[in-house]
Amino acid sequence: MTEMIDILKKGPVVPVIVIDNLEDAVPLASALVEGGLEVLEVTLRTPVAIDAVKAMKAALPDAIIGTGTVTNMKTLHQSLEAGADFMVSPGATNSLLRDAVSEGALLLPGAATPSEAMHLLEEGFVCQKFFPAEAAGGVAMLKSIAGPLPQITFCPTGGISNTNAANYLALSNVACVGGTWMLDKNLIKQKDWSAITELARQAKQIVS
Ligand SMILES: O=C(O)C(=O)C[C@H](O)[C@H](O)COP(=O)(O)O
Repeated sequence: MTEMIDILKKGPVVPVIVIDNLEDAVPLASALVEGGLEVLEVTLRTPVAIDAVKAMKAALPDAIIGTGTVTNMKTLHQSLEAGADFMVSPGATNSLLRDAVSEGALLLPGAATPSEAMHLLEEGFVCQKFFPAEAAGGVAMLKSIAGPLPQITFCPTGGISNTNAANYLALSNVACVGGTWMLDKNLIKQKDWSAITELARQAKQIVS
């Protein structure tokens, strides 16, 4: 069975996608995969998001497609029905954590403090999203958490870009980073998919 850690390591840069137009879903995902980013997160913030996940899964069977903004059981179940490979939450509630476990869903719950991280650990979640990364203390905060809680692996997200991604990825407790910096809104509007592939390639280069 695939574990959350395997997905994070495969990233290790995860585009956090917001799909406004369903027709953009497959070309955008294909452009990112072509640029070397094969783990994608589609946020459930728009009405077409679930259909976008289904379309991406059908068109790109080898890509790992997850859902983001999974904040409750309803969106967790919608994600599972759509065939999402993993689910990401900006935070966590007890009911969401326990539902994920009982459904066998691969959930990456969010934490921003040592207490939140310890609570997730207690519920069995060793992989966590560190959100909002830059606002919550960034690299210095994660480095401090690695001292007492080295068993947690994080995917920091929020305020990450080409300029600071490498600093996060160099930390012992970081397996991947998430972000929107390679998803230039104007390029998506213009449907300039080759330019998106180039941005994905640049993002991938940070880690290679
Ligand atoms: O939708 C969610 O579930 C989130 O947690 C929010 C995302 O992680 C941020 O939108 C990342 O955005 P940037 O700071 O632009 O990289």
